[in-house]
Amino acid sequence: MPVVWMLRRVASRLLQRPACGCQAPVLPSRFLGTSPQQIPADANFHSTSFSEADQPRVLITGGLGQLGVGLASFLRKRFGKDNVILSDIRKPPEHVFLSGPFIYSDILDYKNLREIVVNNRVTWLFHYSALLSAVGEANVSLARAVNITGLHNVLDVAEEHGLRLFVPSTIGAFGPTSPRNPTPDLCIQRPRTIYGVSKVHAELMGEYYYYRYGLDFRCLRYPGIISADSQPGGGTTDYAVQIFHDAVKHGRFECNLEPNTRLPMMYIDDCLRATLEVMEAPAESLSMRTYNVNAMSFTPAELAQEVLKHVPEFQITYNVDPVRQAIADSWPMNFDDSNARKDWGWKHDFDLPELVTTMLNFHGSESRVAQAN
Ligand SMILES: NC(=O)C1=CN([C@@H]2O[C@H](COP(=O)(O)OP(=O)(O)OC[C@H]3O[C@@H](n4cnc5c(N)ncnc54)[C@H](O)[C@@H]3O)[C@@H](O)[C@H]2O)C=CC1
Ligand SMILES: CC(=O)[C@H](N)C(=O)O
Repeated sequence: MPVVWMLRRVASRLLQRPACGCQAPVLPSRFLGTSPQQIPADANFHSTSFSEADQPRVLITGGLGQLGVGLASFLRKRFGKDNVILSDIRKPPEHVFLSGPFIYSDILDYKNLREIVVNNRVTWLFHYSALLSAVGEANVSLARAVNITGLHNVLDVAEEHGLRLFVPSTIGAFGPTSPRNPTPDLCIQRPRTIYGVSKVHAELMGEYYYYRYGLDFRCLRYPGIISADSQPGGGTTDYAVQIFHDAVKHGRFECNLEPNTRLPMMYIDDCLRATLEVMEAPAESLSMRTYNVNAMSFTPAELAQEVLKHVPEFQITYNVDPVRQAIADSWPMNFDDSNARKDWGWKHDFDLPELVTTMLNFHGSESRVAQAN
């Protein structure tokens, strides 16, 4: 067989079936000229398919925040410890470092991100790096860089290497002119925080890459997430995490939002399960690429009332932070997630009483352990 012919055959095979075995060749968007390849909206989009022996290779960016460590542990149970790489720009605590692969990754460093994806044969990316609502307002230029420039890097790397990409959005992607009770998936989105603006940008860019280049982009708008064993990173809903800690430790809590501020919330186990479920949903079941997900809505007063049932001496006082209050007053009060429930079967497990019991049990047992030591 002539060598040239053989080489041509190999080359054409490689072009038809990239190493990940998952995607029709599409010229990387970074290198597209003025008339790039158009992909019709109803095209058969590449999704990374995998068998038992061929699990997705996962990278989590910004993984040392409130949600990333829990996500890594959840995904490792499903896909195997070594198939899930946690990354961040911070140094991991020892128990996290020892629990599975960890790597330094600054999402503002495009080459570094690409190198990690290539060297580790990553196929799924969960993009968690962000500055949240309150810290974003305190440092707008950094929030703009991390939340917007960082997202551009992630989108390009994901598109170039045929990754399935999850980017979380938030109730903060809505604003004072959105319907607030309830807030549907599709409505006016004019947020007034840099966080919200960057998340609307992420939703739109992700969907644009999906329609334009076939990027398998999936996005959930999370409500405020409540976790027991990780600290929130500077958001407006943080009070709903801190209250449990303070109730158990001190029997009292000073809240930085007004007592009647109603916001959508979710326990972390539901959040992580929703994230995996939407990532595993067959592409044809997704009528949209960005979904609201919700579990419950409550005010600080209602949460305090529920805590009181377990901690009879509990007292709540209010010292309102005007920045956080203004943000909360512009966010949804109730979140309509009927499309997620209809399309891919979303169903939450934790409502308010179950959340409070779970959180207090966790902190109660933690403090008993601390006292015993
Ligand atoms: N926690 C919540 O209640 C909600 C979170 N979300 C979203 O979920 C994602 C994760 O949230 P959290 O874990 O709560 O955030 P977090 O603020 O706790 O953690 C964010 C992480 O990003 C990292 N980071 C910052 N700059 C970076 C950079 N240049 N390169 C790489 N990493 C960088 C930080 O070191 C930090 O560990 C975020 O995108 C957030 O917007 C959405 C709605 C609610
Ligand atoms: C709801 C969120 O996105 C976050 N927890 C914040 O309060 O900024």
